[in-house]
Amino acid sequence: MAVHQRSPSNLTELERICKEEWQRIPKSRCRKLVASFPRRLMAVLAQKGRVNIYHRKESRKLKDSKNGQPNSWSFQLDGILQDVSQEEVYTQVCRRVVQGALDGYNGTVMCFGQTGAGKTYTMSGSTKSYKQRGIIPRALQEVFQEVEKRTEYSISVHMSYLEIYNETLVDLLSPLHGASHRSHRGKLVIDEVGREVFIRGLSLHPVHSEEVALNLLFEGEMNRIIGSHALNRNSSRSHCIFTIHIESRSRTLSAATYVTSKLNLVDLAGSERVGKTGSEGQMFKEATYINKSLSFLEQVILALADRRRDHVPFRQTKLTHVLKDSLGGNCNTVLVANIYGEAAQIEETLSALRFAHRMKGVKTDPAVNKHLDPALQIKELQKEVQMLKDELSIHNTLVNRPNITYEPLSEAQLAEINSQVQMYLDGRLKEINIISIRQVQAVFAQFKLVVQEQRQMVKTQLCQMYNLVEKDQSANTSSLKVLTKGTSCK
Ligand SMILES: Nc1ncnc2c1ncn2[C@@H]1O[C@H](COP(=O)(O)OP(=O)(O)OP(=O)(O)O)[C@@H](O)[C@H]1O
Repeated sequence: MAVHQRSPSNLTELERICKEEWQRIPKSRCRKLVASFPRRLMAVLAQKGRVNIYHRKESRKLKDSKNGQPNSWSFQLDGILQDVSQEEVYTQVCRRVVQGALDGYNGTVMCFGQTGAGKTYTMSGSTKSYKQRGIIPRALQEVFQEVEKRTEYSISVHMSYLEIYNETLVDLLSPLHGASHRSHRGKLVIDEVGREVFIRGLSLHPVHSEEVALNLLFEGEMNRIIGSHALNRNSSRSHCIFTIHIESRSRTLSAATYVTSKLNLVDLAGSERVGKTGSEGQMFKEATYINKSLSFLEQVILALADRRRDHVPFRQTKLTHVLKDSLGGNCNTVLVANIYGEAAQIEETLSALRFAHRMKGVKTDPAVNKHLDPALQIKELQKEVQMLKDELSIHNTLVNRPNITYEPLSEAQLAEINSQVQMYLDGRLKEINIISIRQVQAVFAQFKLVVQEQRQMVKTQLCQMYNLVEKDQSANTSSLKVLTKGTSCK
């Protein structure tokens, strides 16, 4: 869990204001004063992963609000990203997850927060400069750098880009171009196999270079639905999940075992108060869907964090169903809560921080996704058998037994063995010359056959005798009921 806060325009000036305004904040607690915002009403201070928020204006909506007194809230998180470069954000939030994905662990990085708080900026970045590129292009760059570095592995990379717009799944990289990919609705279905969630019908694109991957990413970004409102001129009206699918096979160890992983980079739509954003008509409808799905997401997180709950309502909305394995399953998951530092947004900021704090209580269970390819395994075993046969044949040549073969015995060889066994049993042959395991098995099989034939012969003879005695008996009335114990003529 990390918090990413938008930078104030003039930090030095704001720091000064903050220092003047917040005399009451105990200085020992403020290791670093990181931000303060206009109208001198709120300060956000970071201290070793703890976000402290101070707010002086009384508000009926805020709990613990006292007239003219600063209210304070404190949240312990795993990291705080304030006034840092996009590179630093990537390093702190995503690098470990990308490295894990290359080793076979599923990963999810997810941006959550109020509309306009900087989720898309964190995830995709700004096109204004290369330095401002976000987590997704940097993750792609790292994946392809690792593919180059890890020469002992054959790594294949695929990409998919899913949008959830008003509870409809849309393929942002659908081969159907233009508006027609939206009319292709209903074709995408959420499927579950074991603990894994798949989107049936979502196009999967093989990518061999960073350049191709970035082109596809931009194509998908162009297809996203964007709207404009009071808090954000380019507001995402949907949840977007960009997924990098990785498959890695060792070139040196067995190729029959391989690892796979999914790296989900999620830009959630922002929660919004329509009173603040002024959304109307279609935008109002979109805001309703967005807020509803985010509230279901919060319910799922609450249920996951509560160990006494045995039912988690993943299926209530498409968003939580799609993210099922990222939230409570086999996955390294990092949530970035994007917050404003402005007093006017304090309620939404507190709500995002509460969500982040709850998310800290959710335990996931990451494990390497190892698979076995049966066709390749058979091929490998065949190769090994051939190698062992070759070794045996060298060994036999060295010990002067060149004629031994280890192939299944032919009809002629089997007939020869049968005749040898017969001769051995008749006493015409002193011993049978054994040279291979297959021959030992054939000799035993022949012995077994002979024993079975003899048993059958004895039985038949006894039955014949029994029948004779019975006839005789009925003539003489003397009785002989049982001839041989366990022998039945029926
Ligand atoms: N840390 C930052 N540094 C510079 N600019 C930022 C930062 N965060 C956000 N911005 C800018 O603020 C504006 C809004 O950000 P963004 O679109 O990322 O918000 P959002 O949380 O994705 O909003 P929505 O939920 O409405 O889509 C954008 O113009 C973006 O470039």
